Amino acid sequence: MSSLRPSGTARLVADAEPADIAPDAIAVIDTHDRALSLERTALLRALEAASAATVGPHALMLRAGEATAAWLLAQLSPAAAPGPSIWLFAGPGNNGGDALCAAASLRRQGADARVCLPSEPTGPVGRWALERARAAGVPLQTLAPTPAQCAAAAWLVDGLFGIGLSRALGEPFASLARTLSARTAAGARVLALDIPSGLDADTGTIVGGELAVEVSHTLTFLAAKPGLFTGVGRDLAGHVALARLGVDDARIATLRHATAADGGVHHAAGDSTASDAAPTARHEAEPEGLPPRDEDETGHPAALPAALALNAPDGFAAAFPRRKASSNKGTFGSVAIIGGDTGTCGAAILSARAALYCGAGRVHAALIGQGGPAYDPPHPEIMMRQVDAIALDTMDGLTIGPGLGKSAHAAQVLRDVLALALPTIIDADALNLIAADPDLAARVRAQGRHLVLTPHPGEAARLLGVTTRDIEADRIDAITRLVRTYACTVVLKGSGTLIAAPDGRFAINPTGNSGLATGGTGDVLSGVIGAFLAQHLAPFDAALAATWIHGRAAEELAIAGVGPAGLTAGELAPAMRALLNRLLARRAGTSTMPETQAEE
Ligand SMILES: NC(=O)C1=CN([C@@H]2O[C@H](COP(=O)(O)OP(=O)(O)OC[C@H]3O[C@@H](n4cnc5c(N)ncnc54)[C@H](O)[C@@H]3O)[C@@H](O)[C@H]2O)[C@@H](O)CC1
Ligand SMILES: Nc1ncnc2c1ncn2[C@@H]1O[C@H](COP(=O)(O)OP(=O)(O)O)[C@@H](O)[C@H]1O
Ligand SMILES: [K+]
Repeated sequence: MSSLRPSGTARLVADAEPADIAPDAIAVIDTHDRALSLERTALLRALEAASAATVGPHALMLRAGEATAAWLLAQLSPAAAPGPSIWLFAGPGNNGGDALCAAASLRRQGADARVCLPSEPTGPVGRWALERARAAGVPLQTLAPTPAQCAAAAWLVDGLFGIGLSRALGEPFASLARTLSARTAAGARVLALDIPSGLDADTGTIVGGELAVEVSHTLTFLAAKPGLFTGVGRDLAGHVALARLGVDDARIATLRHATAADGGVHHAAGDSTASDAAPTARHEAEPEGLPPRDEDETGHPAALPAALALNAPDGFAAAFPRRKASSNKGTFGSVAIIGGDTGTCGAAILSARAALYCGAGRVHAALIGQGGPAYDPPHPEIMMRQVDAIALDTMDGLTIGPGLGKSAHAAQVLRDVLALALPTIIDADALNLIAADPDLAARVRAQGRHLVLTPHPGEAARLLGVTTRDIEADRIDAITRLVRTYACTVVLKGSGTLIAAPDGRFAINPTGNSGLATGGTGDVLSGVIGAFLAQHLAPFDAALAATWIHGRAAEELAIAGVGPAGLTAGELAPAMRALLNRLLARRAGTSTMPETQAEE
């Protein structure tokens, strides 16, 4: 086993000691059901620079280390004595510095913290952290712990790379990354510091496309990051907690303003401190067919989202109409689900049932095809007719797309619907029709403020004339382009569904699971958005509420054993109804549910 010799180059900094740290600077909050803001690398870099100028360059790293140590100690059973080991894997940059500070703190507090540090820290703050670890008596080694040591550890900690990773993980870090992921897959507890190494914090993709660490928990610093909640980020990051390190929202808001004014956040990301100045994998992998990232199809700079946030009930619950005793069915609006070509009327029925369960006053199924059923036997409440027999102009909200098909008749109905200028959600084949017809696309743009588009990545690719891979390579960039191109609220579906509006509001939905990866769940979502539009929610609010409730319903069903395997789309509607009513009761202060259920 080799060891690292003291370098003698670093010096302990007397004005940055744990005793100086206020408790709120190392407090950790859970990200569950909080409408937290999501910040990208350029802003985090600006924050780092601003903090370095005020509290000194070591203070944030020290806080990150103390927050990590406190969090880990809180997870360990106090009965376990002598404490089982905690192995921290430290990389060459400041993420490794965080791990070294955490190890020093753990050791000082009596825990058996050990560090694997394959190479010396490259920067002065990292070297300072190494000295702290040595001074605290932390055992350090360049080699990986043995499989037996890994298996015996209470926690493994991924402090290899954070937001400074500038190219694909190579050796020796790649092997360490595989070791950490294998332990996670085996059910061990593995904590990523800031982000799982290899994950792109801005996009939720893997830097270089191949290898990233998969962990059970992530403790992220300063602010939550979009890449933790969309794309492959959700799978890699596990349960995410946040340590703000004493930086408050007001400071972030001021910097966000300055960073945006400085030319947007995407391009400056990732490489500002990389001494080797390698281009980031994101920049190398610029997809063919898309205009350059900072321009849209018209050559204008792509408007980047003004404010990203996690989607949570606090952001939308107040938008629902009150259910007063004096309500009548007109109060909660009429919605028509337009679709159901011959052979695909099941999609329209699923969508209509979901609208019924989510509170619309009257639900119509407006079928395109011939020979459909006269009514839905389990739900005769749904008024089912040929589309031409329904007065669509009397509706409060419309859903068009489920099972619609791409016939000339379908295209004409879509054209007529757009002419009504009613609140409308456009899904499935209606999106494919728009992608194929510039005239329809122009009509969408003209009506944008009333509309919600709900593409899955394949439909999004058709709408932008690119490939599905291009969409998934940077989902935030893709939805930004969709919103600019079609001037309406867009829901880009998938794990970590994105919701964005033309005014710059932008959310990532953290609910949902693989149970939703089954036919018909998109039809359910479109029906519920239609129902919420009919209840007079604005398009963005309707999209936020529907995606959150849809995903949480799938999670609750999975807990009850109804999924993720074998969850059927039709089972979502009653679960969504229960969730909606809990939200409404909580808002009205009339909840009689047990606290654990009522506290969404
Ligand atoms: N941004 C902030 O304000 C804070 C940052 N902190 C930590 O610092 C991290 C960022 O630190 P750094 O900018 O040093 O970045 P990282 O620690 O992520 O690593 C960057 C270092 O690794 C090298 N590198 C990049 N890609 C590599 C690869 N594939 N193989 C080998 N070497 C590679 C770079 O040249 C650089 O030396 C954050 O993620 C966080 O953990 C914390 O200390 C708290 C505050
Ligand atoms: N792995 C997953 N995790 C979370 N949500 C998912 C996952 N897979 C699919 N979904 C969600 O399920 C729905 C599927 O919609 P869509 O692809 O249009 O299906 P369909 O056309 O069969 O109705 C979307 O809301 C999507 O976000
Ligand atoms: K990490």
